[in-house]
Amino acid sequence: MEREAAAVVELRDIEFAYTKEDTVLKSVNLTVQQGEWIAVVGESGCGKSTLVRLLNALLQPQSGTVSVFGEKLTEHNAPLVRARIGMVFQNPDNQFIGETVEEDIAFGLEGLCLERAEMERRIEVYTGKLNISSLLLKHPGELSGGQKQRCAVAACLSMEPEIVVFDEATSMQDERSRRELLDVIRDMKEQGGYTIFSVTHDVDEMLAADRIVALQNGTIRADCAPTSFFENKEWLRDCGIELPFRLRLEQQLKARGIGQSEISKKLQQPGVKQAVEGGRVRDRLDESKREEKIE
Ligand SMILES: Nc1ncnc2c1ncn2[C@@H]1O[C@H](COP(=O)(O)OP(=O)(O)OP(=O)(O)O)[C@@H](O)[C@H]1O
Repeated sequence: MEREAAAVVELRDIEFAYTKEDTVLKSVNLTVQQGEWIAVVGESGCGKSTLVRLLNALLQPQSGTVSVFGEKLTEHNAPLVRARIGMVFQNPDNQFIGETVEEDIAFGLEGLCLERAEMERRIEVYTGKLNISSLLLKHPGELSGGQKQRCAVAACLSMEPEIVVFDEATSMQDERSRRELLDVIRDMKEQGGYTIFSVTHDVDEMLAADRIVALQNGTIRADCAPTSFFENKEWLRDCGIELPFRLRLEQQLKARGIGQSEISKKLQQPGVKQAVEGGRVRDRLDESKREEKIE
C-alpha cells in the first residue's frame, strides 16, 4: 500500500522537564514526513525516550506544540492518535497482558474490533515474520528477553499502526535476531510506507534508517542522512557514538584513493567479509564492556 508523503509529525519549540531543576528537552524542532525511518540517537540520558514519548502524549511538553497526522495533539484527540501509533519499549516485561503469547497479541487486536478470520490472519503473518510461531502457546514468563522483545514487536505490528516507535526494541537480541528484526523493519517500510522512529545505540539500525536525529543534552545536535552523520567526527564524539569497524575500514580504503565500487567489492571478498563480521562482534563486545563500566 503506497502512502502519499506528507508531514506526519511536527514538533515545534518543545521544552520538556520532569522536574523544575532539570530541563530535558530544549528548543526541539522536528518535522518528519510520512514513510520516513528516523533513528533517534545520542548518549544515555540525552532525552531520546522522552522525545518519542511526546508523540502519543504519554508525556506533555511544558511549552511548544506536538502535531501528529496534521493535528495538534491535545488530551481530547490523544486516544485516537494513540490508536494509530505503535510503541515497543526496551523492557518487554511491562507490555504483556495475556496468559500466552497468542492471547497477548489477540488482546490488542480485539480492541480494533476485527473479524475473527482477520485476527487469525494477522497473528499468523506477524508471528511468522518475527519467527515466533512456535512460541504462541507459551506463557510470556517462560520466554527469554530477546523472545519477549520479538513477541512485543509482533503484537505491535499486528495492530498495523501508521507510526511505529521502537525504543531500543532490538537491545536484547543476538546478532542474527537483530539483523532479522532489522529486515522486518525494512520490509515494513518498503511495503507499507510506515513511519518509523527507532531509538537506538545500534549502529546497524542507524545505518538502515533514512535520517539520524542526534540529541545532545536535550537539543538536536544533528539531523541528516546516516552517511553524513558517520562522516562527522565531532558529531560522533559529542553524541558518544563510535564509528563501526566496517566504516572505519571503508574510510581508510577511501583515504588510500580506492573508489566506492572497488571498496564494496573488496568488502564482499571472503577474507575481508569475515574480518568485517569479526570487527562487528568486537564492536559489540566493546559496547557491552562500556555498559558494564557504566553500571
Ligand atoms: N520519570 C522520570 N522522572 C525524572 N527524570 C526522568 C524520568 N525519566 C527520565 N528522566 C531523566 O530525563 C533524562 C532523559 O531521559 P531519557 O530516558 O529520555 O534519556 P535517553 O536518551 O532515552 O537515555 P537512554 O539511552 O539511557 O535510554 C535523564 O536525565 C533521565 O534521568
